[in-house]
Amino acid sequence: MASPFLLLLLLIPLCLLVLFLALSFLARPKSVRIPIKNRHVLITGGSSGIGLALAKAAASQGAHVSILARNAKRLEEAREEIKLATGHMARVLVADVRDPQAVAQALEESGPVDVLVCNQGVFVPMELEKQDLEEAKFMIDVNLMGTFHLIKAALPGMKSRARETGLPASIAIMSSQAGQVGVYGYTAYSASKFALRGLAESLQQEVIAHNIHVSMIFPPDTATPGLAEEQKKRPELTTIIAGSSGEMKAEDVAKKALDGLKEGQFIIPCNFDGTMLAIATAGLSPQRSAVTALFEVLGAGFMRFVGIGFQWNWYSTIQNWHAKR
Ligand SMILES: NC(=O)C1=CN([C@@H]2O[C@H](COP(=O)(O)OP(=O)(O)OC[C@H]3O[C@@H](n4cnc5c(N)ncnc54)[C@H](OP(=O)(O)O)[C@@H]3O)[C@@H](O)[C@H]2O)C=CC1
Ligand SMILES: CCCCCCCCCCCCCCCC(=O)[C@@H](N)CO
Repeated sequence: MASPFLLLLLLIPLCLLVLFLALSFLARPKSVRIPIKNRHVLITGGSSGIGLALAKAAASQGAHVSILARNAKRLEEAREEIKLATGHMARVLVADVRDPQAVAQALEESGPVDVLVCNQGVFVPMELEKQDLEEAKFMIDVNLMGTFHLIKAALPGMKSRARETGLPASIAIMSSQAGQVGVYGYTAYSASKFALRGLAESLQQEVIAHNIHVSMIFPPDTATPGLAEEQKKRPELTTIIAGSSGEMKAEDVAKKALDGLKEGQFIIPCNFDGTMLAIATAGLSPQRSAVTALFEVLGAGFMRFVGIGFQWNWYSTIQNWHAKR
């Protein structure tokens, strides 16, 4: 006769199995694989940092790559770099994402897109009280409105292309860990990145019937020319709090992003802290993977506890910082 203790021990894996089966049945949208070989991948901000690393990674996997940015000279240099690294001649598109006409024209020039990566972004950290409102508006315009302009311009072509080829298309949006949690010195930047999540969650429901799949990427601090610029003027507390998640290389972020995009992951974390953050902030976001869903369901309470611990640490740091002054 088995002891009640043994029976209880058997019950745990059984419960997990039932939960997993339920999640496999429930998880939506359904899982998908998005090929990029021989497909048109357009990457904004593709002349520098994460965007350039993404362009190289996509080109090396056989994608036809277009890169879009403002500065024509830097775009040409990036094109040379991509050619040297992969042998692929990327198409170069000059446009400011803040200008909807310029964006529409660039997309006309490039032809229909299979994978749109809205990666362009600007970040000027500063306490709200000290920050010029023009600077805050600049971040909202480039990071948020720019993404609206890109999607508006690309969507009709993406829809018909997905219909004609029968292949799933993708819209990937570059957020930041500062788009999952507020960080001292990032009032405007965080606002622009959090806003992208509302856009992405709603958009996914609108485009799913057209076989278009939305992804969001959430990198920590990443070594790029943009970060080097930012670090010159970043408040000390911003650096400390952002340092809670380790810095990454642009190539590693690009690899995570591309792998996640090809699997149709809605939320793409880039490092271990990012995975914890994704579980802690899962909310009501779409989830294709039953395995990740299981971690989210089981981890919710505990990750909230860890999150409270992080806030304790950050508020203590802020308090000590003020006490020193
Ligand atoms: N580096 C980091 O620590 C992190 C970055 N991110 C996000 O990743 C993305 C890329 O960052 P990163 O590689 O560091 O940035 P970089 O500053 O190195 O590169 C930014 C790219 O965006 C382009 N760009 C900027 N403004 C516009 C505009 N108005 N219209 C069109 N293109 C524009 C730039 O080209 P040009 O100036 O010629 O227009 C450049 O190609 C951003 O969205 C950023 O918020 C997220 C988390 C961490
Ligand atoms: C519950 C578990 C928590 C896990 C750890 C959480 C750590 C959060 C750190 C936030 C870092 C924000 C970096 C923003 C980088 C960025 O976007 C700028 N460099 C501008 O480009």
